Amino acid sequence: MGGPLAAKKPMPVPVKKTPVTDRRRDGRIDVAAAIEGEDERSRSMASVRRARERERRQQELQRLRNDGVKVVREVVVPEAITVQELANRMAARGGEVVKALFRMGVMATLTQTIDADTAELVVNEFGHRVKRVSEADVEQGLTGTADIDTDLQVRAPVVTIMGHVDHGKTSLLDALRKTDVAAREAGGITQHIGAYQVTIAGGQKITFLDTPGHEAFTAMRARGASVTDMVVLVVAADDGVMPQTIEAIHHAKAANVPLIVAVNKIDKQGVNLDRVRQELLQHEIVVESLGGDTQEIQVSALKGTNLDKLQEAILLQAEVLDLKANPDRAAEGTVIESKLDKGRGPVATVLVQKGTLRQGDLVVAGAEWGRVRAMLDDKGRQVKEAGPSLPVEILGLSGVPTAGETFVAVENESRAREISEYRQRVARDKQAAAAGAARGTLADMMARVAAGVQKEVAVVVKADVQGSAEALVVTLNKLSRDEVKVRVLHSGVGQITESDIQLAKASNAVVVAFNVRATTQAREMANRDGVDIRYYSIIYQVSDDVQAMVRGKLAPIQREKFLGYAQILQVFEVKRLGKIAGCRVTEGVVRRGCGVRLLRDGVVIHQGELATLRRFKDDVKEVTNGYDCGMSFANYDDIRVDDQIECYETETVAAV
Ligand SMILES: Nc1nc2c(ncn2[C@@H]2O[C@H](COP(=O)(O)OP(=O)(O)OP(=O)(O)O)[C@@H](O)[C@H]2O)c(=O)[nH]1
Repeated sequence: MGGPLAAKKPMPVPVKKTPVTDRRRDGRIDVAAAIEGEDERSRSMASVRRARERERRQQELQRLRNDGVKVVREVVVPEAITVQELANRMAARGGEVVKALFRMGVMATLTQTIDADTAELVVNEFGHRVKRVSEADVEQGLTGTADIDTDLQVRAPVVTIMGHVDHGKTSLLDALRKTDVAAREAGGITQHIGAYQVTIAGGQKITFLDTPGHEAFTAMRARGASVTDMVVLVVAADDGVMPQTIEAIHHAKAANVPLIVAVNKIDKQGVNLDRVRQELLQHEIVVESLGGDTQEIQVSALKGTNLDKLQEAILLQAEVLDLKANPDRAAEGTVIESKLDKGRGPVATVLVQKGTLRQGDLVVAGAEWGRVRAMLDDKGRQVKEAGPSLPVEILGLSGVPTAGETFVAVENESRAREISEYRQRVARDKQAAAAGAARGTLADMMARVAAGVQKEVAVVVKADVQGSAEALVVTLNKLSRDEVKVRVLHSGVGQITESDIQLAKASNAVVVAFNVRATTQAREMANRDGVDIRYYSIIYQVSDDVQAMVRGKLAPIQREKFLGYAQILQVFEVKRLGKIAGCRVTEGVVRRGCGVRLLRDGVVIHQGELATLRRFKDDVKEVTNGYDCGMSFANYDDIRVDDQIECYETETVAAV
């Protein structure tokens, strides 16, 4: 019996596992010890379970990680960003970003800058959300337009005046400038900086872009239309709608900018306003009196009639447009004009469009950057800050930015450098792409154009001011025909340098020099390499010449032959003769009766004829290199020490 009973004893199974110590020597089991052993066993099993659970959780976490379940960030992407910075913003490793770029076919190191589009692809690849913002927003740490919009304040409208040649744009701009009550307080001294702001009697302000009016300056007008809020279309009442009026209408329409018609010269006898309205109607400009919504104001720029009404119309239009900007943020805007000034270095007129620009701010304008050393308004006054819609001239940039490019105030130098380097790279790439196509020599080119083989005339344009450079580019581009295109490889401001010649040589281009000269090295290089530099001071002559090239045949042309250079060492005042320049001939020869150009920093200040050429008190025929002489110009005497005089003769060159 004992056997079965014994079998029913509690815990038969654990007995087997009970350690020897749990057994009595007599072979019977100690129950207390067995219970104790049970506790220990269950404890160890629980810890195993816990360890297993821990492991399971860890595996799950890893699996989740591997599945990419992670924090989705909103990554702020500016116009340009370094790979490292992008990685930081995504909280990712730099190497991973480099790898991702590599997979996308972009070879970039951590310090290299990539554009916003590439950055956006990377951000998407990493599963984050992209937020594209402007530089200023990033620098201010702003995260969305909502933040920017909270502090919007009314800003002055920016107006461009357009119209046909001689319809009175300049007269109207001048007349409007005179209505400025602020200028009167400042003593009425105004300076041309490419734009000006008037404060009218009620204290309201209007900004006018002071763009030139000739047809060839279409580019300036087009650029004006892109920063401008509205266009005042000047139509002379006695002349009506003309080709450039139509062009202006097209520009305004293309830029989606509203128009106000200013019918000018109403002081003239027998003008027919209905005719003007009907002509405008033909171009889909329906003025209010014909039931349309385009305001029409009749003015006389000459007599100053109805200028107040025109200003009211502008302000009314501004109200409709609800023009606002936040002045409390880093400044952003557009370069209106730019030049290299002898005493002041690079000077740019900028129109602030958002935020407030302050003296001392770090700005990137185009590919140039620098700290704003000084700011001047259109009255020539120093200003410490400039808010939205105010045009100011800024000093302190590293170089001359291109008109029409944007500027932005940034927080630190490294950011400024980053944006500037990126923009330079983009510009270089563009230039290289443009230069990469055409090859050959000029004579070959002309022959090939004539034979119908060459399909392109390449040109490098250098001009004294940005406005002229742009105007030339537009003029030249217009000369393209179906069979032969005109391609402007490069356009810039300032003297012709060796790099311009290099570019022209590589692409078999002609260098068009508009009111500028070549440096000595560039001239030598051009002679050596057979690059043709053509000097001009009138736009239509450029277009005539290039048009002839497009036809593959240059008419016999008056070509200049360079004679020599003289440096002005002293300036004397002589009775009856006016100012005489005491010079030393520094290169070549100077001849009596030759053509002369007065150059200041490689820019042509005056072009004319030599009136007198003397050595000591005697009139002489010519003076050669190394000798001193006295020179005076016919009908011109704004000469200064250090100016250079270029002497040339004109000769007729046979057709190519
Ligand atoms: N009678 C009259 N003549 C005017 C008026 N406004 C301008 N003019 C004259 O028209 C001519 C051309 O005027 P501008 O102001 O130079 O014309 P513009 O459109 O700026 O010309 P470009 O700069 O050459 O395109 C000048 O002789 C002016 O004196 C006006 O209201 N009445």
